[in-house]
Amino acid sequence: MSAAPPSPVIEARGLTKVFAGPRGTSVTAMRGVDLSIAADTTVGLLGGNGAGKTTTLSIINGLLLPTSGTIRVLGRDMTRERHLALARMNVSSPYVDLPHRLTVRENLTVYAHLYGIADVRGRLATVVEDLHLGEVFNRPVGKLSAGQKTRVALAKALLNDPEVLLLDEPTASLDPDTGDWVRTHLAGWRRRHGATILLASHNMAEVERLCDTVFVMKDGRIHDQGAPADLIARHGRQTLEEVFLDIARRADGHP
Ligand SMILES: Nc1ncnc2c1ncn2[C@@H]1O[C@H](COP(=O)(O)OP(=O)(O)OP(=O)(O)O)[C@@H](O)[C@H]1O
Repeated sequence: MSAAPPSPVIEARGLTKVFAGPRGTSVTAMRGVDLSIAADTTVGLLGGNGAGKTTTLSIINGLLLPTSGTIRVLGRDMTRERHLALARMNVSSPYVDLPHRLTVRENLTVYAHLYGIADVRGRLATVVEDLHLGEVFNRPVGKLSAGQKTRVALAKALLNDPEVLLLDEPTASLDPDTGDWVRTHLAGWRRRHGATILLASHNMAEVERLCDTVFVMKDGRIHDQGAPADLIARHGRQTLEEVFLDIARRADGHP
């Protein structure tokens, strides 16, 4: 008898999110999104501006409540028992700034205490070495370059060795060399830890390189999904960027 397949690390069923807009209007950011993400994988969330990627990540992280549908992470219902999953997760997003006046050391120390890390000094020493932050360790975060801030944000996100890491645009505004360094670091970290990464990105080459599976969102729906190579073959294209443009420019938005 074969063993039952492992349950997904992230499982969303019928997620819908309606935001209240100005003067009684509303914006539907997600329309019945289903996601099933296995452990030990890197998964990409693609979609044009306003497709619903950040909203999806925020609901998975328990920051936003869905209007309807269910979301479970690491077996926990994120609308009712997120505190039981959050210690095993982390997130990095350019939309969430670290306090500018605090130094890198102070920021990471605060987060390490928040995460309940026992050996704060030892853990900081490891992430500072891993992410090459020695030179900027005692500088205020507000005085760092975009690339340096990204590495600090990543260090914060890896402090608790998360089993699930959510990344919104992990290499936006980085030069090609720094972006490549971050991608290599993430891929190595994920392999070593057997973690699961869900990343929203507009960088198709990044997604093609890092992701085992891709979900393509448009107008709050998942329009297609699969391994990058399978999506490219299915659409009869050469690159993921061409697949993305096919879906983005399709008039009715449906496959
Ligand atoms: N707090 C909010 N209140 C009202 N509308 C919102 C809110 N957050 C997002 N929206 C709307 O929901 C839709 C989806 O936004 P979301 O930020 O999830 O898209 P996205 O795919 O991450 O876009 P981008 O690539 O531009 O970051 C957009 O129409 C956006 O204007």
